[in-house]
Amino acid sequence: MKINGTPYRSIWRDAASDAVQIIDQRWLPHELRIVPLRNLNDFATAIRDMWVRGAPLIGATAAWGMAEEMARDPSDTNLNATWDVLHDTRPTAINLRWALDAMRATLAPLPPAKRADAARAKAEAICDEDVEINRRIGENGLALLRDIAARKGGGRVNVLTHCNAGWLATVDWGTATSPIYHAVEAGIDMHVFVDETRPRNQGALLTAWEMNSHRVSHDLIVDNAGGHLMQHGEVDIVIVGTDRTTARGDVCNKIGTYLKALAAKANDVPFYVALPSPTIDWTVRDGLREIPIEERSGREVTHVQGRGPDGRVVDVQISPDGTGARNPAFDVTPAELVTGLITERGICAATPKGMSALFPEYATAAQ
Ligand SMILES: CSC[C@H]1O[C@H](OP(=O)(O)O)[C@H](O)[C@@H]1O
Repeated sequence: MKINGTPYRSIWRDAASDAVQIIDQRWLPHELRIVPLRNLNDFATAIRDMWVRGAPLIGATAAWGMAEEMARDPSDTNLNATWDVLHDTRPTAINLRWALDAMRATLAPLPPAKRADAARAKAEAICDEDVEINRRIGENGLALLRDIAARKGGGRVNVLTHCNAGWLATVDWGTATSPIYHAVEAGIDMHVFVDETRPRNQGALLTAWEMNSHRVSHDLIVDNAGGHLMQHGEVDIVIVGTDRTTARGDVCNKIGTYLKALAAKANDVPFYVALPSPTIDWTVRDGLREIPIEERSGREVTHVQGRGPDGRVVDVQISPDGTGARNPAFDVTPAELVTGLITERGICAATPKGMSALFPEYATAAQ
């Protein structure tokens, strides 16, 4: 996507610096910091400490981390050790394991001398595939938004989204935001309610920044306002991302998604999940019992980051000294609360039958 007219991806290999570069998302929206990742510790830290975040982008970053390691030491031992280090950075987004498995499947059969070039090519291919998948999700989701606009006689389509499933959560386009970007480009009158998404505020810091950058009409709202807006008919559709969706259609996503799905169900608001196929975990059926939920530091709850009066980005404590905090980073929305899944192959019901119709190669897993 563009930043002040210049096209960007969220991660790329820069020939001039001979390094992988990322947008360090910890400083947005107040500062655009582009930093190189030069060694395995850089890549692992960038994922674990959320310099980059978002399921597809986490996978892409791990793929580049593997590629950089293969250029340093292409041995079997290092291939497997790198897989372990990067896999252990964050537990929930399945794209991390998907990308690492794709890299190892490409590299393991090769003689070590051929692995560095093959790894870079595969990492680049994973990034390019993500961009194309998300573009198609945008095209498929656009049809939903067109239908709503038509039903409203060309009136404004109001979308609520949670967290950041934007281009910053992927290599480009985003997942939940891709239909929105496509709709704006198609001339549909769009408005987005952006959940701030406590405690890391990916909505307030990142999605709002994306909407501003692309001149998409939007309002930032507190997480607790979504149900009220739905009760008053102000939300036409909810579109969220996912970090892992099971073979049965249970959707794991940022904490608070489940509550939005409950409010949508109670108010007959369509609740859709933008779902790139690498985010489907076909080995898991019961999301509530089988998906590991990342528990992050309580400090993310007791402190909040923002721009101080002097323009510097600072952390401030919002709770009393000595107050502890729980910080589950994700929750699971049962499939029965999901209206549909917007994938790169089309839109389907969040059911084994719906998913296997679009992904027949996984039909047995989806039974
Ligand atoms: C397109 S996946 C985005 C997904 O990832 C986010 O989690 P995090 O920011 O902790 O990596 C959130 O769950 C988004 O929906």
